[in-house]
Amino acid sequence: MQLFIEPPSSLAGTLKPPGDKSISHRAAIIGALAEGTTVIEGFLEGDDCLSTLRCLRALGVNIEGPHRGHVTIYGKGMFLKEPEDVLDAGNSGTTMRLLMGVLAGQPFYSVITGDPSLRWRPMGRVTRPLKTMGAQIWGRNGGELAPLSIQGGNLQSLSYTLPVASAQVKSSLLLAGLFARGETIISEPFPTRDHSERLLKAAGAALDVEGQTIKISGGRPLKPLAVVVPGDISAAAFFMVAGCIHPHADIILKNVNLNPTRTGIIDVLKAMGGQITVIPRGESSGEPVGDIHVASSQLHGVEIGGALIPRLIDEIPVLAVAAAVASGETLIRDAAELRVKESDRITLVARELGKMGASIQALPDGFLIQGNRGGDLRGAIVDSHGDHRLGMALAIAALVADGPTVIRGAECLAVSYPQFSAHMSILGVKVKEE
Ligand SMILES: O=C(O)C1=C[C@@H](OP(=O)(O)O)[C@@H](O)[C@H](O)C1
Ligand SMILES: C=C(OP(=O)(O)O)C(=O)O
Repeated sequence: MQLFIEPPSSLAGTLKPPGDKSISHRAAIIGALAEGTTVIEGFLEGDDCLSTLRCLRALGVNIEGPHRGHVTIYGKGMFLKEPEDVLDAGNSGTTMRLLMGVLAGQPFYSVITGDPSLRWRPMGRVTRPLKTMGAQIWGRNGGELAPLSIQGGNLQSLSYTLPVASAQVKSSLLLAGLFARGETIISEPFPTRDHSERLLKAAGAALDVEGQTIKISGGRPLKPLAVVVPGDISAAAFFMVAGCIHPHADIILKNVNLNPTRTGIIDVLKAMGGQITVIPRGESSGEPVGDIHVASSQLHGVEIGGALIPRLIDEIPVLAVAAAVASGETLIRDAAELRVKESDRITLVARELGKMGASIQALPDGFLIQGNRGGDLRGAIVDSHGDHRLGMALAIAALVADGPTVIRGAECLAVSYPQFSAHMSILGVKVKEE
């Protein structure tokens, strides 16, 4: 499928972004392990979270839904059923890495794989520490690449400092820690999204957080949850950037998750001169939420790196679009992780935005971008390369191009934001799926 987008003369309206992807995965997995019935509202019906539900069903978990974001999970307690076939995590790194932590604790044999993109993403970062805890794991390239097979059970606790700031690795090891004898201690080099910690605590896990160190003790049963998933700031980010860069824009984004481990994109767009106002609206299932008002802005370049990067890692492709039309230079460093996402996001963001006339240089760990001072990009034929965030970033660039843009391979947008084209239309964009 391809998207055909015409740049609109104005961009205005109110949107409710879809449920948070990270929280949807975690609520389903923790619900599956709980004793009793977990009810989830606002579950993201994107392909990635559907992959998590498919794998949990294959592990014997009875699940109803999703129906309009409503999911009921009949928890099996800590021990699931040996799957009869290979588990398929699709395009979802979160599904594979978090489930590896659960499978490490199960006294049975399982195999997990994914689509061609996922089969090339690094898994040694979870398989190595899980093997240290006692799981037996085999995979291509010495356990580095899926398909991965795993014989779990009998785990020992672990004391481990993450070599990369990764919420997926942290969460995988915390889930494995639920099954280990004694206390598992995980330290992270920079704070990463803490949704697992919040949900595990709510489910009654013996978990303590001290700064960047998390301790979890195994052997305690989990209680079921009632989760209302807040809107995904990583989805909202596309329209935050759209509102800032379009000369006639006024957009309200409702009910967005404002967890401080995720709000780097708001901080950076504001530092670039973005007209962004946040209206806090209390909490949703232990996560801060609010509405975000975005209006046309005169953006200027910034330098970012370090501890900020994990707080906006998935937003960097669309941030590159903002930088491409800002005034001055933007330097993004310390983001080499982008090379091992659904695609090599450094090479491909630079290549595809380059086709639209952006002046963007790929660096080993980021980008150097010369903004065009609010000038038009060029409408072009570009490709998502099967990467949802790249596809949507290009669609946002198309809103300030001098002619129509065609985005090839647009079916992948459903991985995290199935309503993306519909939301573009609500704002007044002429967008056709062909
Ligand atoms: O834990 C999560 O839900 C996620 C963590 C991040 O990945 P890493 O942990 O690999 O940085 C992020 O890029 C991904 O979209 C979702
Ligand atoms: C990297 C992403 O997801 P995952 O790692 O779960 O595939 C993403 O959604 O941008």
